[in-house]
Parts: sequence; structure tokens; C-alpha cells
Amino acid sequence: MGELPDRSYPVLTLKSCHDRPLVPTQHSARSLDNAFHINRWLRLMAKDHGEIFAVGDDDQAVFGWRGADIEYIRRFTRDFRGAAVVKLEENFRSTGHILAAANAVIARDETRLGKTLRPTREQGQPIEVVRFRNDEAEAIGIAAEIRKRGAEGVRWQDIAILYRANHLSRGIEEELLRAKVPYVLVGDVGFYQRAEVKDALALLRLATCPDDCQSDEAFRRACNSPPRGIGPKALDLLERDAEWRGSSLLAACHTAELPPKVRGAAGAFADAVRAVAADTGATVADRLSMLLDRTGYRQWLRDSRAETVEGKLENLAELVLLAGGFHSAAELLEHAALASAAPGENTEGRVQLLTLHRAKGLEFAHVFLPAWNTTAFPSQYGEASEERRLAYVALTRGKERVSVTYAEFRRGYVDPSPFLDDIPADNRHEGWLRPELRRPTRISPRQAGMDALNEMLAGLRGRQAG
Ligand SMILES: Nc1ncnc2c1ncn2[C@@H]1O[C@H](COP(=O)(O)OP(=O)(O)OP(=O)(O)O)[C@@H](O)[C@H]1O
Repeated sequence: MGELPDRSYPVLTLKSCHDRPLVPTQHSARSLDNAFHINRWLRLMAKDHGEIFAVGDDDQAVFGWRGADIEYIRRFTRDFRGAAVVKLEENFRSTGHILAAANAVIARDETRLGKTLRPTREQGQPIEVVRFRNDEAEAIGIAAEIRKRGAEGVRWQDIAILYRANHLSRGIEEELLRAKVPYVLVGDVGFYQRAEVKDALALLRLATCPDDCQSDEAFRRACNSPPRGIGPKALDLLERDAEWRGSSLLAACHTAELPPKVRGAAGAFADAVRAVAADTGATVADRLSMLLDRTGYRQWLRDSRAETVEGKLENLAELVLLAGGFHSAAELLEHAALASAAPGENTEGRVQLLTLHRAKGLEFAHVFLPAWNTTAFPSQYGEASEERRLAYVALTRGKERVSVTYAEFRRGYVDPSPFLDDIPADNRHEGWLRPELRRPTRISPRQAGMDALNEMLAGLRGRQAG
């Protein structure tokens, strides 16, 4: 059976098992993995055939925000009386230190069914917990550490950086670029290619030189978000008018023969952009923020109620913050253009960057977990116990080394994530592990000489005694 999107499992399982009892074959087990998504189907099937084999892990139920209900798996033995529960606690993936840390973090979830992972591997290296002054220093530190590991022979594709929200990738992407570490954003586009970031930068370009013909491209991108009735027809009228007068598209908002309703909305948009353009005393960050508010862009996002809206608003906040570091809009726009090179989807030979949710089910030899800070992780938008399970998922992605980092300043002073306190002292190391702490202790030539001498003497003594 090939790869199937999660949501097709129930349908497929139902079809393939329609007239047969469901037995624990590889197929059925795979199809029923993540039982908390599909308990209703299980009931239906059990009613017909009476045999159910389901695989799931309540500690990894992290999709409540999109409708998955953890209660399905938690009350499984109540729903299916007499069901035998087999706990799979032997873990082949992670070292002892990683599992001890993960076990300790999830143990604080009092509502869980309960299991304790046991390592089959060696104890390994403790979790590195590394503190930074601010998020920029954190990104620089991670990129430098990754370069070091590369120099020690670790393959790029064996390294992953897993973060809670996708706006957190921005600083790390830039430092990886600077450190010349090849990377790929898995299942996502780079920060500057995200639609809302492109929209905001288009507004900024427009306000920077409203009547420059190069701004027409920015106008085309920005003019109808939020929708103002400037569809293909109205845009065509604007293009003709601008061409005839030799003016910009923004100027044409007041001169073109648009239908009255569209004309009002287009005129208001042009006025909002020009008002910000005229405010030459404002900083780049202030101008960007004013544009997002006065054109109604931010409000439009808030009103959309899409699942992704918080992530988009976070990306905009990150962009405004970033803009604070630039003296002029032109500098920021140039920087964005240079950093926009699209990384491919090919993970071979690249460090992988992905959100914690996307990382579920995956594993990597080296895992970096940045931004373990109160504002970022646990997320202020998330449900507390689900955030804890996400921390468990995060730690258990690592096979050999897991490095958790946090900053003291991230859009203001922040505290370390409370999940950090739950990692036992025995299983953590503050700061990066230096190579001499990582490798098996080497015996110095002096010590080797001493050992050889002692062995020889012991042999001699033995012979004398004989
Ligand atoms: N019997 C085994 N012997 C050795 N290695 C094993 C065995 N079973 C699984 N593994 C290895 O353990 C790792 C984890 O296995 P797998 O991905 O199937 O676990 P999982 O329960 O789906 O994990 P998760 O849900 O946490 O992602 C993999 O690297 C797999 O190859």
C-alpha cells in the first residue's frame, strides 16, 4: 500500500474490510494507526465483525486543534469492553537520556493512559540545554553548532530543527544561509515566500515609491487583499488608464473610469498608501505596521478565522520586528529579495527545518529544538496538555542527540519554557557538549604506557609466583 493522506485511512479501511473480519495484519495496523482520528469507524466495523486491532499513542495526540479527539483512544477500553491493551514500551529509536527526558516531561500529564518508554539503545549523550541572550544569538549559535557537527562528519540530512510556529524559522534560515549550511523547509516555503509576508512587502514597496512604474507589480499583488472588487476587469481598466496617462496604477485609482463602488474602495486604498508614504518621519517598522492596519490587511486576516490565521499574524509581527533593524525600506526590500531563494523539497544533503506538528512520525539523529520560551512554546494559543504532548513528540524525534535552546529576550523579556524544568538534571547538560565530553574517553599515551608497564609487571609477578 502506498502513502495515503491521513484522512483517507478510515474510508479505505472501511472499504477493504467491508465483508471480512478485521485482523491485525500489517495493512490493518497501519490503517488504524492514530486511532483517535477514527474511533467512529472502529465502532462501525466492530459492530459487523467484532474484531478490532488498533494502534495509537495518547501521548502523541497533538492535533486537537484540527478536530482529533484524544478521548477516543483514552476511553477505548470502555467503548470496547474486554479489549486487551498491549503497551509497546520498548523503544528502538532513542538513547536512554533522550527517553528519560521525554518520560519525565510527559509524566506530568495526569490524564494520560500511562506508559514508560524503555531504551534498547545505549544511554548516549544528555540533552543539551543552551541559553542565549536573544533570539538572534540563538539562531547564530544553532547555525555555528550545526557547522561544527558537519565538520565532525555528521551528514546534513541527519540534522533537523523543529520549532513550534513557522515564523520561528525566519532567523534560523538567515543564519544557516550565512553559515552556508544547506537546508530545506519541509512542507513549507521560506519566510519571505509566505503569502502574507509577500503581501506586506508589496505594500511597503508601494508606499516607498508609489508612482514608480516598478511599483505596479507590487500594486497588482496588494490591491485586492482584502477584496475591494479590483478583479481582472477593474484591473484592466486601471492598466489602460495608467498607460494612456503615463501614470502609475496607484494614481489610476483616482482617474480610471471604474464602477462607483470599486472606485470608492480603490481610492481609499490609494489614499491609505499615500498617507503612509507621506509620513517620512516614521520608522520602517512603523510604516509597515501602519500599512497593514490602514489598508485593513491585518483586520481581514483576523476576520478570516482560517486555521492558519494565528501563524500568519505571527509572521507579520515577525516581519515588523525585523523591519526595526533596517534604516530604510529599500534596504529591507533588498534583503528580502536576496533571502528569498527558494529551497527545494529535496531533503538529501540538507538540514531539515519543520514545525513540531510536521515532525510527528519522523526521526533524526540530531534534533535541535529552539525557542523553548514561555511566549513561543508552550504556544499561548495552544491547549496546555496538548502543548506538553508536543514537547514529548519533540524530544522523541531524536535518535542520538537532542539540543534544546531558549533565549532571554524574544520580542521582550521571556522566561524559559516550563517544560525545561521537567527534564531531570541527570539527563541534561547546560550548554553545548564539548567534543571531549562526547567521545568515549581516549587514553593518553602516558596512561597507555603506564597500563602496558603494569600489565608487564603483573605478568612477571605471576611467573615469579608460579
Ligand atoms: N524490532 C525492532 N528492532 C530494531 N529497530 C526497530 C524495531 N522496531 C522499530 N525499530 C526502529 O525504531 C524506530 C521507531 O520505529 P517506528 O517509527 O515504527 O515507531 P513509531 O511507534 O511509529 O514512533 P513514533 O510514533 O514515535 O514516530 C525506527 O527507527 C525503527 O526502524
